[in-house]
Amino acid sequence: MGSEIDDKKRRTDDGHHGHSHGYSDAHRTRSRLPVTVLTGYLGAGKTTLLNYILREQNDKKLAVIENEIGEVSIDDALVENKHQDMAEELVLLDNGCICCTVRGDLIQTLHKIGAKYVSGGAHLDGVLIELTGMADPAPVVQTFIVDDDVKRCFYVDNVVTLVDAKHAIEKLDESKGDPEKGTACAQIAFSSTVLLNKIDLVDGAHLDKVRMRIKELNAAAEIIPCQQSQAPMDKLFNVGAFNLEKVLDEQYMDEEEFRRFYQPKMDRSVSNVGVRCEGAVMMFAFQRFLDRYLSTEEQAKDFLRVKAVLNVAGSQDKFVLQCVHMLRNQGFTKPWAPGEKRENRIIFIGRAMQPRRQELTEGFKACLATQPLRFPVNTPIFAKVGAGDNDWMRGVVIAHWNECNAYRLRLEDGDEVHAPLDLDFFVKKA
Ligand SMILES: Nc1nc2c(ncn2[C@@H]2O[C@H](COP(=O)(O)OP(=O)(O)OP(=O)(O)O)[C@@H](O)[C@H]2O)c(=O)[nH]1
Repeated sequence: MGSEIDDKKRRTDDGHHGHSHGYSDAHRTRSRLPVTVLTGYLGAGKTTLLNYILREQNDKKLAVIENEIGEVSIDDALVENKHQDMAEELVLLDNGCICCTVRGDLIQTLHKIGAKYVSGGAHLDGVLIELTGMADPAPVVQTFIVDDDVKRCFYVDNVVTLVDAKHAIEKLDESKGDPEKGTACAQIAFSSTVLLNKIDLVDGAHLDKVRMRIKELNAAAEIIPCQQSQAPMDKLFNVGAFNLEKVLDEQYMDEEEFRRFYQPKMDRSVSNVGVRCEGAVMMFAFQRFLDRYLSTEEQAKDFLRVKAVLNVAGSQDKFVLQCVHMLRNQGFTKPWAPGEKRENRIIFIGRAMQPRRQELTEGFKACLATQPLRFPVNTPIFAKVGAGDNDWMRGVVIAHWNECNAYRLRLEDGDEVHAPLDLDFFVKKA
């Protein structure tokens, strides 16, 4: 690795490969549409940023190209006030990764946008492209210098890389010096702006370490510490921040080499397992299922990202889960629409997911309420009220699936309690 870089540097220093200045020349960018590329590792905050930009820039007309990969598509349901409503155009490329398999689709999409808005005269202020967490942004940048039609209509205005302050060092350590796992490094190396996000999760000393690691990879990018991906708009959009020459310089590469020989850094050890099924999820069982994988740092190491939209027994609202390793963000969002299929969708993204496919699929399905509850309302029961063998109290069932618990029970002393699952462990026949 080191010698390859040294060799490239030597050739650059010798002047055998001069840089082309054409692409980054400001005068050529004026009549073209600015493109902001949003990149960053899984769960770093890209979608949060996309929504933020769209909210803040609501006086602008922006086209959004979103790339999602995974056996089960979830992102469309993940965010409240979904940005579809706000974007002028939204194109989802979900057939593979934009930096390799669907690069042709990206070019086609850009041609269409170019034809409609640039040549066709309709108004558009810019394009936002959100990459998947596993994508290397370099091939996307390449598209804007290699394809003549694309080049005529668009220019890369800013490559914004989201970095998760809590998990970045671990990701960069894994990524360093390994071309197969080089994604996290490439995302920073190719950026013009780095949003050092999630600063609420780390202390100042840790933040300084992450900042140093970013600088080692890219001394030219501006680093902006932030929370919830919120950075000043004048640093993000329509700023003319991206300069290919500078980026390539940092990597001892010249444009010709970049155009012709750049190999995308794809972390092929990351895969995903998705489950899609109908039925009502028992909340208590589901949380215990997640605990099996996400309750310690060690267990959660392989689980880079878990996302789900679920139909939970006892609720009329969608339940949305977003995890980045151990960190769980979850809660009920909006109600299921009348007539909408209440389908559960969950995706596990990480390392060694394939050997866990059966276990994850069966484990998730075991959280579904497949049997009717044993005790009708008003049935007298014994409820478990403590940890001891004899800690049972008489009571009566007063409701089913109450606050996501199987039963609400009224005890003989007048108190009311929940039995989370319909098991003899919690509630039994009187
Ligand atoms: N604590 C904390 N959480 C944040 C912050 N910014 C975003 N998040 C949460 O991090 C999770 C991932 O955020 P997303 O914006 O979906 O990340 P992403 O990069 O789009 O994720 P992928 O598309 O799966 O790669 C969500 O649960 C966010 O609410 C932050 O500043 N602090």
